[in-house]
Amino acid sequence: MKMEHFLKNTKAEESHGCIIAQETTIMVVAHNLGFPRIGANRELKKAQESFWAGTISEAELIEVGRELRAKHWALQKNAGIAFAPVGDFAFYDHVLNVTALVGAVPPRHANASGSTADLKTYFSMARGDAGVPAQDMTKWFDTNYHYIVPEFADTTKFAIADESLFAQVSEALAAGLRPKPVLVGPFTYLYLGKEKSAGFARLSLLPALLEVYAAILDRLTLLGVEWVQLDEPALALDLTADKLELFASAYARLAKHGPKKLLATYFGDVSDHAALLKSLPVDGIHIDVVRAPAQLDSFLVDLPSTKVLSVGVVDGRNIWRNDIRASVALLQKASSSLGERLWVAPSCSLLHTPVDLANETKLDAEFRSWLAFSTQKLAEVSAIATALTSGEAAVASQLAESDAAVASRKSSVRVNNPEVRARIAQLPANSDARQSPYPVRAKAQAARLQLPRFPTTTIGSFPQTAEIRKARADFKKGTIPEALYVEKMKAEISLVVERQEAYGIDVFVHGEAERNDMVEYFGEQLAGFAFTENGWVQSYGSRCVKPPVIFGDVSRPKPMTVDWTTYAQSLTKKPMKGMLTGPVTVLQWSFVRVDIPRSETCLQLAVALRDEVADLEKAGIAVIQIDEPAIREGLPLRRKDYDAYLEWATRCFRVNASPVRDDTQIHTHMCYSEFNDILPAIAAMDADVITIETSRSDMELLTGFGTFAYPNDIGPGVYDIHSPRLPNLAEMLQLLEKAVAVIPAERLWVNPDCGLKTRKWPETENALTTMVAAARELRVKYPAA
Ligand SMILES: CN1c2c(nc(N)[nH]c2=O)NC[C@@H]1CNc1ccc(C(=O)N[C@@H](CCC(=O)N[C@@H](CCC(=O)N[C@@H](CCC(=O)O)C(=O)O)C(=O)O)C(=O)O)cc1
Ligand SMILES: N[C@@H](CCS)C(=O)O
Ligand SMILES: [Zn+2]
Repeated sequence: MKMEHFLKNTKAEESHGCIIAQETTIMVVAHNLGFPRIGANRELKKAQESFWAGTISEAELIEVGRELRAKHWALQKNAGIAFAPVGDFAFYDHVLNVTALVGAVPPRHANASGSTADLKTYFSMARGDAGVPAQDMTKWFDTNYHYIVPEFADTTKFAIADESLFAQVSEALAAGLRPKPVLVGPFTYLYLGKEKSAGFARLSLLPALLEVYAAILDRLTLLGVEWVQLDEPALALDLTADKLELFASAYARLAKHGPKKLLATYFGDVSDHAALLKSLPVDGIHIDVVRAPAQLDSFLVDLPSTKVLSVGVVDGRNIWRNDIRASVALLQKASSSLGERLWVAPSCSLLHTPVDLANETKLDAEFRSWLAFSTQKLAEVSAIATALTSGEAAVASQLAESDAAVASRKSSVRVNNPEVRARIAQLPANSDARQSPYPVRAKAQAARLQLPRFPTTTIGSFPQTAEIRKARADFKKGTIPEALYVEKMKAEISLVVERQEAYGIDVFVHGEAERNDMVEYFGEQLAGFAFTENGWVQSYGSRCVKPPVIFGDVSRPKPMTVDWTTYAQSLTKKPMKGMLTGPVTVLQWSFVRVDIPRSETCLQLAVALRDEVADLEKAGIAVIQIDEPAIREGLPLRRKDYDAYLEWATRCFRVNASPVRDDTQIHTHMCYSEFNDILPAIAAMDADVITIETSRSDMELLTGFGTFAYPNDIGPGVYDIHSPRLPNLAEMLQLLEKAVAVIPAERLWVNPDCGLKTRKWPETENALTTMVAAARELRVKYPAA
């Protein structure tokens, strides 16, 4: 240990003229904002789905939850993490947990007792139940995690309605741990909700909500909790002065209640609010210095001596190993000035990274050395805190490993591909434009495709049955040969084609049976990508994804979808849509390299996918869909950054989509998001047809498309594929009438909200038959001129 550092981090006492150093009296704290709840082997997913299927009891599900919490707390304690986060566990979603806790249950889900403690009410809010629609689900900021949107009305009343949080605090205390409850803060909770009654602003409910938060905090004090973490990521968004005032008033109201409060911000730069945050009656502030490193100084200056500063220096959104030497250097000044008031943490909850790298058995040693999953990130946080407390020598081996990984990644020949760089540099200037404008293309496509008015189509995937998944798992394990796997997938494609013929669909899809996931499937076939065996991350409820890792320059070694698509086309005379995932979505749903700008990686993806589009056209495919559901999610959190992002994102889409003739029809598809604030950019993508999710919002989302006069064809979803609930003909017709009111009939398509992969066949059959019937009625009511 360097003497200089040692003295800086110890309290020196003078005794009889000698300086006696008392080691470890000043310790930088290592803590965590939240741990993934799914379990290293997706135990939670399996238990949830078994419970919903009726094969395990509620008690068994609850027991799985208890075991996971105990395991995750022990893991964090053993890694040297100071507190046990409580409240990061959820049987569906942590925002829904707050809804249950504060009793904000929409009347349609309320039970007689008014309590939300029962899982039936909880899951009814999340998934709908017996004809009662679920609450909306939307993206958690710019992540691929979806939360259940709280619903507020002028009649909403709050009261503590669920004991789970308190019970879990007791659970942690009984295990000898120091629980730190983690709750979405009151401002963010209201901000992320939606209004269900007219002429009312949800933030007007803040005073009433704060009464309940105050009561919750008091209960936590009574239980002996030292610290509570209140997450306010909404601070990373654009907030007007009156909103900030409300935010400040909320914390003033809570000042006298509860344990010490750590106010956690993440996902962006909150330095504009530094003075405000430092003045609040809270005991600590967490900032994300992975996303916004420059904000550290704003918080170090004049931080009141009563407050701790928690610095999120380990990336909670990506899987790259931390450069521990750089992190320690970044925090050295903070450590010297704050001592034990400095807390080290991941940038945000670890919800967004896989559980444990130890579960990967197939990664080569070099690549593996570049990675850290949640479990490894805890060790990194701990090592950084130890280095700051006791000097770098105390973590010599972790430092050496981290140094070696940083050096190996920088110099690896696997990362840079000169051919890819040259192709991008030579991309012709017109590669981002179709040959003719939409009206000309529309005529050419109408002549080629001969579609009826209100053409029906689906979004791509058909039910991914247990048999399909088993076949893929067997093929991956090597227990069935490739030929048999291909045969099984072809049989599935042929079944899907047959059924679409029977339903009377106009533009067919092959069903995506061969795809494990719409992004991972392409990642597995593109160069520059790596993929994991078990790197699961929760997307919503029990649904998980395994984001591929983009570590180097991206290229396409060979066609990826052409064989499956042409096989499907060979089975029918109806047009078969080629089905691709677009560059922005592949980027957004992968773990992305950080050594070059995201826009550059996106363009590499666009060029690789462009070649696939050209090959599909060459193979005779007349309609190609390029899914971009994540284009809205990738939007920066601050408006000032929108234009730059939308400029490169839409260009990448056009580069992908534009190598084709006028009579080849390009579709795109978007879901899960509010699109109205990016309509000009959606129009700039210049897809011939866009299919979008609208049914959950009762076509509300479509109004913007009408007002903006979106110029090309639109297919607003009429079937909410996220819910087991089936809409009847009258409901579909009502939705379509709303669409006809804002979009000219000749430009309307009829389709579900999104792919059908999560649905079962009987529901699919019922919904699509009804959908075709609805389109046929409209054709009669609004015949072509
Ligand atoms: C459209 N959405 C997507 C998002 N992100 C993506 N990357 N992909 C998306 O499609 N974001 C927004 C939305 C909503 N999100 C989702 C996310 C996930 C699902 C979903 O259905 N996930 C499946 C897992 C899909 C998958 O990768 N399957 C693999 C592995 C299957 C598996 O679990 N195998 C078993 C063995 C099976 C056996 O032997 O029988 C195992 O490994 O243990 C595959 O099919 O090969 C999920 O189940 O969570 C939907 C919407
Ligand atoms: N083609 C994909 C889009 C999902 S957003 C599917 O149908 O599943
Ligand atoms: Zn979708």
